[in-house]
This record gives sequence, C-alpha cells and structure tokens, in this order.
Amino acid sequence: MTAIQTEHLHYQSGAFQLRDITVSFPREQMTAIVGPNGSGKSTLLKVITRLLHADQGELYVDNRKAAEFTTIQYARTLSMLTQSRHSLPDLTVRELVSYGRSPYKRIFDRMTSNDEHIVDWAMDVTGTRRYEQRMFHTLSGGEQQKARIAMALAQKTNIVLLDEPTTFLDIAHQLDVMEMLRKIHQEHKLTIVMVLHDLQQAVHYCHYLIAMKNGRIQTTGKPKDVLSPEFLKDVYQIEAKVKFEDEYPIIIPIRKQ
Ligand SMILES: Nc1ncnc2c1ncn2[C@@H]1O[C@H](COP(=O)(O)OP(=O)(O)OP(=O)(O)O)[C@@H](O)[C@H]1O
Repeated sequence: MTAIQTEHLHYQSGAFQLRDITVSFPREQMTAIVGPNGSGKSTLLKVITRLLHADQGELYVDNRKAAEFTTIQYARTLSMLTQSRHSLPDLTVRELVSYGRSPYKRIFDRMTSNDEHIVDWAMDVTGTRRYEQRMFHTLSGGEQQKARIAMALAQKTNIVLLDEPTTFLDIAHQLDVMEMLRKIHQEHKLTIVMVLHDLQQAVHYCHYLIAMKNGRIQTTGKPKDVLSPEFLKDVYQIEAKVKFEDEYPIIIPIRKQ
C-alpha cells in the first residue's frame, strides 16, 4: 500500500531539474529522503505538496491523482513542515499551532471546541503545551521545532512531510525529536516522510529510505539493506566503513591519504 506515488515526474527550475522521478512512499511508515546538498530533496517535497508544479509526470496521493484534489482536500490529506530558516509571525505557541486548523475553517470562522481539543492534543503529543502562552520567538530552537511539528499535526492529516526536522538542533534535541516522531507514528499510524541529513538517524529510525542524487532517485529500499560503503561512495563520493552496534548504524569515514 502506498501513500504517495510518483510516475516519471519532471520539474525544471533554472539549471536544476528533477528528472524521471518514479517512486513510492509506503503507507503508515517512516520514510527518509537523503542525498547530497542540492540533489533535489526539498524540491521533490515541494512538488509533492503542490507548492511547485511538475512539468511532466503523475503524482498520486492515496491512489488518487493529486490534481483531482481541491486545495482544501489536499491540505486535509497532507501537511508539510518546511525548513526552519523561514521566519514565522509573532505568535504565541498556541496561536501558531491553531494555524494548523486553517484547512477546516473559512476566513473569520472561530475555533470550535473540537479545534481546541485537537490543538491541545497536538501540543500534548509534542510536549509543547507547557509553553503554549509563550511567544514562539522566545523558545529555543528545539522547542520551536516541536511547536512547528505540533502545528503540522494539528492539521490532522494522515501524511506528514518534514523538511529537515532536526537541522540546527544539538544531538540531544535531534534524538528527542526523532523519538517523538517515532512515538507519534506508532500511536497514530501516520505516514511520515522526512528529509534528513544524518544518515545514521535515517537508517535507525526510518522503515524506508529514498536516496537522491543530481535530481534523480538513486536508490530506494530498506535502510539497513541500502546503507553500505558502496552506497556512500555512489551517492556521496566518500570512502567509509559501515558497521552496526546494538543495531545502531555507524559510519566511519576513511581518511584520504
Ligand atoms: N527558489 C529557487 N530558485 C532557484 N533555484 C533553486 C530554488 N530552490 C532550489 N533551487 C535549486 O535547486 C537545486 C535543488 O535544491 P533543493 O533545495 O531541492 O536541494 P536539497 O537536496 O533539498 O538540498 P539541501 O540538502 O542543501 O537542502 C539546487 O541547485 C538549488 O540551488
């Protein structure tokens, strides 16, 4: 069962192209998209969320052509956390998370008790409720990231896309966010797709791996099957050893002479 499927997608912007992207994202699984800087990971997420429009090819969500969804239907099916370098307006955490309810409301509609209940739930599962009245910009990077994830969850979609959810976080907060996502995934059976740069975390936490290079899909598969010295050479042009310790993947770069 697939949540998202693309067939021969092509997208061009300036000199960059997404080329012949045919790939499936398994339903109710955690999928990592990895690959070198500039390989097209964020662009692919944006095409999937319809922020960008492919020149050619087909995109299916829940086995239905994405183009057949209205904007509202799409926003109720799929939410996306963009990269955190984008600034957000001055809001309290609760106000920010409440924005996740927008696809269910017309302009000037008040929040219903059901909306408030969902906002409470999204803050509870992300551990952000204790600072719901704080201004978002006063939170630490890790707290901000959790609040942004809460906003995406408040959208109550079965598919959640996250673009680099752990970038700029220290190792403890990275692991905190990954554990939190794993728990949310297990409890709510969401389809989670993440762009990740930390390959070790991608392999450890995700059920499926999609590697991109130069605007193409280079490799897909079960993370532990995919990660190998050959994969690292092929995708990242690095020489490295791979081992597993207590099931956790470890990449050891080999120094160039
Ligand atoms: N708005 C834009 N205008 C022009 N070029 C862009 C724009 N956004 C992305 N690109 C280019 O498209 C290519 C792919 O970028 P993209 O952000 O999808 O890569 P990425 O794999 O997510 O990279 P990173 O890991 O560095 O975030 C890059 O060469 C980038 O410079």
